[in-house]
Amino acid sequence: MAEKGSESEWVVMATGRSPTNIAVIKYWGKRDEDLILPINDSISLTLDPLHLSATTTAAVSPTFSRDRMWLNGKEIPLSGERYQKCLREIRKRANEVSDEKKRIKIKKEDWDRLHVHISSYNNFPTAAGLASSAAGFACLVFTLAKLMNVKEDLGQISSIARQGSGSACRSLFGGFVKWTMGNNADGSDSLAIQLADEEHWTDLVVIIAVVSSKQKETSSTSGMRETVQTSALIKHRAETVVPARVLKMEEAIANRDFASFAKLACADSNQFHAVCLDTSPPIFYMNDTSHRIINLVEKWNHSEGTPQVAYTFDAGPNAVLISPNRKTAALLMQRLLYQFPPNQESDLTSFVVGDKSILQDAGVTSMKDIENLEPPPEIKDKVPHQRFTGDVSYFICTRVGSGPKVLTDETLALLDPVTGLPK
Ligand SMILES: Nc1ncnc2c1ncn2[C@@H]1O[C@H](COP(=O)(O)OP(=O)(O)OP(=O)(O)O)[C@@H](O)[C@H]1O
Ligand SMILES: C[C@@](O)(CCOP(=O)(O)OP(=O)(O)O)CC(=O)O
Repeated sequence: MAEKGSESEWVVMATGRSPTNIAVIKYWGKRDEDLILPINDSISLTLDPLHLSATTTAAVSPTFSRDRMWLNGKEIPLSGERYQKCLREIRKRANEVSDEKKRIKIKKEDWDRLHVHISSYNNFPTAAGLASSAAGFACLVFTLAKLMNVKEDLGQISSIARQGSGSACRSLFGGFVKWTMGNNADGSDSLAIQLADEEHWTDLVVIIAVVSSKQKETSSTSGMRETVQTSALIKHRAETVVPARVLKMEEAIANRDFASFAKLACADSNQFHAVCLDTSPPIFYMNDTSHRIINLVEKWNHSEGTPQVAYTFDAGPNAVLISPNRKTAALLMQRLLYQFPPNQESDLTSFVVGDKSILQDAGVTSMKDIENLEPPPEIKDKVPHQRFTGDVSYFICTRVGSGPKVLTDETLALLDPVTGLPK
């Protein structure tokens, strides 16, 4: 067993931070529910962890009597199969850990007997359609792998995160990421690979319109199961449409070809929602506000004759809007604020969060500026044009960002280094 001289009351910890991601070619449907193996490849953008990320501290100590986890300060059960799988797979790959200064040595075989405490915090709303599960499971697996000195590469680690939540595997890398569905029955080749890092296409600006922060009615897990069981269109999507789109999307990303990128992303989001509608009973993830956002973008793109903005929607009503540069992002922000102004009681600081400099570029520095916005030219002469006050809860301005990182600053740890309990 691990030793520290004659004492046994030590705690060893690791802290990591992992980003969330947004798919531009969607994962929807599993060929193996147990191992979480998808029916098609998918491609995502990793979002800047500064604005959307999970931070997780994992600790081990001989004084811990069982595995425990806290999420956003509240203890949650670790008994769920997905947590258990991640813990089991990481433990299997654990190696010796020694800290000579602290005179601690944990042997490889000790990990089967030692228990862990895990505390995680999301810097954005959990279970609100902003992919907290992706950031969360990526961070859990990444941080446990650091704590247990796992030597496997990030691709292999991603295939463990995949078993927590499919989309989580794509959060193990920054930039532009592909989850290759793989062929092996054991899922060993169903993992994430980085297509390009976060420095590849730095002009892109991402604006998320948070339409509703309520929990959704149909989880992704059960939604995609029902689609696979009942949709007549999903097979065609997975076998014919997506493989061709994945190749084109890889090319668009490699060439920083925004027009092609935007067309593919919008088409794939719409097809994903079409197969949801083709499910029996049909699944509606978007709402009227989502549809109005699509209209706003489509009208603008059409009037310019070339895509100004791409939109994509996951299993919920929130819109993720991607602009090719800051100038277009500012014009988009004006359009969004014109059509979806905040409620009277909101303030600008909490209505637009993240990279607020986009607001300045849009010439908006006060609530009065939002009131005074002119309708955009493409809708100006078309009556009636309405403003939908309060229909968007808030906006998050962000960008493509980096992959998981170890946080070495001990003050950022979420567990107390002496007790191993949440701070
Ligand atoms: N930081 C975290 N660490 C570990 N698990 C997490 C973390 N954050 C979220 N989860 C897990 O993910 C679940 C939420 O996943 P869910 O799919 O319902 O929402 P979401 O991922 O935020 O939204 P969506 O999948 O629609 O984008 C939580 O109940 C919890 O089990
Ligand atoms: C619409 C999506 O966001 C679906 C994500 O599904 P999850 O990864 O949440 O599902 P499970 O694997 O069952 O946990 C599209 C995507 O992220 O590719």
